[in-house]
Amino acid sequence: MKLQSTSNRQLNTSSMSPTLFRRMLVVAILGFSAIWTIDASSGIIVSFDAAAYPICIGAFSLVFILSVATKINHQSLHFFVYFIVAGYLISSSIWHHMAANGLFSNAAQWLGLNYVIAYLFLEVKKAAPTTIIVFVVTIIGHYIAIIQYHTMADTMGVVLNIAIAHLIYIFLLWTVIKLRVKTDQVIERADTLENYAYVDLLTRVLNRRGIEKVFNELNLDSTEQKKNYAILIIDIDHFKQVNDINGHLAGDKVLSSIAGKLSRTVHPNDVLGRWGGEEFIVLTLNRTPKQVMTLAENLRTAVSNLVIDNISNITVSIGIGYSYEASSKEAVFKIADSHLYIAKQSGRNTIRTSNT
Ligand SMILES: Nc1nc2c(ncn2[C@@H]2O[C@H](COP(=O)(O)OP(=O)(O)OP(=O)(O)O)[C@@H](O)[C@H]2O)c(=O)[nH]1
Repeated sequence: MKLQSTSNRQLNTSSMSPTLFRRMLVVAILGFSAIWTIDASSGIIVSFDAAAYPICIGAFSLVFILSVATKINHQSLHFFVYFIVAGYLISSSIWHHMAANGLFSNAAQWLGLNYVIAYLFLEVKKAAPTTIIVFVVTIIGHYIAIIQYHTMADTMGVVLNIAIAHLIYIFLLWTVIKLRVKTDQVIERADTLENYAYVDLLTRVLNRRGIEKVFNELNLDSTEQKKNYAILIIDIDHFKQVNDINGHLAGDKVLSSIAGKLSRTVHPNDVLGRWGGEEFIVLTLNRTPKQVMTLAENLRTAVSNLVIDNISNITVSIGIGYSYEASSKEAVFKIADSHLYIAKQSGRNTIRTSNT
């Protein structure tokens, strides 16, 4: 089990979850349907929108179904939706700027959405070049549409107005995204440093603080929902001798090798940590006493088979406490500790519980 961490927070990617993406699709479908209904019922709908609205609604619905029913990559779906929205907004604005369809319409005011949606739906790395392409297409498209029926001065007036507004949009959004990426990096670094504080540097398993943190997070003493767990205290036998005979550095190597062996033997959901010195802890959840004994036996055997730089006969003693034996994790821990003491007294390289 790992400490809760945000280190897998992805930088430079759109952070939109599939659920949020689908919600936004529903908003888009409802929004387009509402505008379509209003335009159609009030009789102001133009031929362009009469064709475009159902196409967009159909495309959003298709993406929604694909998002729910298939394992298709969401980034591709984001791109597709963006293509629909940007394509609609640009072509609608260009169409409205053609002389026959009414000059200087308000369709251009929606074009800013193209940049906002790009940064919302796409990875930052893809959003930046996409907004540049969209900007160029917007400017050239409007220029070509307007220059056909109007003077160069009029055309430039409209086109430059759009260009300046859009450049401001792009600049502001880019600044916001840069700040967000910077904040993500700072949080990521803080997470990494915090996790270091919970990991034992020699053995790479949780240290005492880490074990306590995970124990607290698991809320083992919850009265609402009684937890079923066992605590195993694992203590290396005669470790002082290992140090005395082979040196402290060899002792360190034995410690880290044992930790490696233990972590490969426990279940991924078990909590393993170094309580201190030559003592390790395993917390295992939702196992029967028989399964706990099997785990303890596997741990004991795995260590006894280790040979580290010609050092053999490495053994551990294990004491076990069960959650059903006491009402708090501290009391369960004490029971495990007393069983460890008995295991040591019984000659070491053995396991003790209330039943053994
Ligand atoms: N190399 C090394 N030794 C350590 C470390 N932490 C604790 N020790 C040693 O672990 C040894 C523990 O010795 P004791 O508490 O007497 O226990 P033991 O010799 O294992 O004997 P039993 O537990 O009774 O079987 C001491 O010699 C400590 O110096 C460490 O990080 N590295």
